[in-house]
Amino acid sequence: MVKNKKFILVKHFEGEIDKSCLKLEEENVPTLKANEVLTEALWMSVDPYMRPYSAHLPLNSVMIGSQVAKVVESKNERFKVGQLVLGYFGWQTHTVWNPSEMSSALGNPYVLPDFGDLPPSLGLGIVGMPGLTAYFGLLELCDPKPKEVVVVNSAAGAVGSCVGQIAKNKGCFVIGFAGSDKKVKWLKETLKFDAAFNYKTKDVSEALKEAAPGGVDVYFDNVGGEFSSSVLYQMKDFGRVAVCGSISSYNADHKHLPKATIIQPPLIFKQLKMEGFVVTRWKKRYEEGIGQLLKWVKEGKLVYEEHVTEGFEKLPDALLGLFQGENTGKAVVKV
Ligand SMILES: NC(=O)C1=CN([C@@H]2O[C@H](COP(=O)(O)OP(=O)(O)OC[C@H]3O[C@@H](n4cnc5c(N)ncnc54)[C@H](OP(=O)(O)O)[C@@H]3O)[C@@H](O)[C@H]2O)C=CC1
Ligand SMILES: CCCCCCCCC/C=C/C=O
Repeated sequence: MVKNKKFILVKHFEGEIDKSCLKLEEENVPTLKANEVLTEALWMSVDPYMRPYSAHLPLNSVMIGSQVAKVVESKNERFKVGQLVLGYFGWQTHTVWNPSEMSSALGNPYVLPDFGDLPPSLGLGIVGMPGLTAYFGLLELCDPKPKEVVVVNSAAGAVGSCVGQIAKNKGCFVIGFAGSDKKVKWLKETLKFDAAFNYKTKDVSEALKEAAPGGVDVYFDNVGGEFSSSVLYQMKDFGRVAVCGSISSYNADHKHLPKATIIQPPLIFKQLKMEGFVVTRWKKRYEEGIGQLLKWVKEGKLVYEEHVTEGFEKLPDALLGLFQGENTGKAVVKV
């Protein structure tokens, strides 16, 4: 009998990720019925959204998340044994699913395109949801033009590293912020960012005055809070701001959110355009985005890094690691 290992959310997180909120369980995998598919997880994703989104997950549900999985049995002609599939199947090793009954809110499970020699785990990162977030968020909301100054934070992470590289490829002057000197070195030396700073040791406003004395045209925000107030006060007239993430506040109690300097003055007097988004807005264009991102990776125009944690049981540690800045590039778990 095939066994499924799964992590159940037994308590909602309060404050930092607490591993005791997740309980490992095992169960028998049921026999397939007509039209069903059985997949086995190979790679699992850990993402910051899991912290805010899990607050709405009913207790005792399988923890939310995406995975690259292999079809091991199929009674559905659309999915063949051996194919690699990207799906939001949650934190479990084996999933029995009916393609016609899946929720399409996040985008339906799909067969990965041919990655050639590239690892299939990229389907969770630069050629997956984080890459799509960078691609659509930057290009659709910020319309970066050559020579414009683009600022991105959490810049050495999955989304940020892709944003900075797409902006560089568009001919922009790119400034990244990250939380360690090692990450800053990677941004400058490997990803060829024009400037990069460790926000833990360098004041953000001072850094921008040095690197962009004329101001910032585009701000791709992954962090929020006071960091963002500092950047907004350094924007040029008609600057564009994509509000992608607010990781600095995800562990905060929503009744007592941290205070930050008000942002209305620069929004008004610099006539800024600021827009929040969720990547699923473009789910009908995922195929286009994935095709473009994969092409750029194959051409060497997008460089990737992965932070790999070994073992399904280590998923909670890997999730916690995101909030401790452990990862350079995309954090994934090898099952
Ligand atoms: N709107 C959308 O559709 C989407 C939004 N996102 C958002 O994009 C952002 C980046 O996600 P992703 O690339 O997957 O994750 P990352 O790979 O960037 O990993 C998270 C990183 O966040 C940084 N970080 C953690 N805590 C803090 C903090 N308190 N203050 C500042 N930085 C912190 C750490 O880097 P460091 O060492 O630099 O501090 C850490 O490595 C997140 O805010 C996420 O919610 C992601 C996907 C879709
Ligand atoms: C129930 C699973 C939720 C999956 C959400 C996937 C879209 C990511 C949007 C991210 C927003 C902020 O990080």
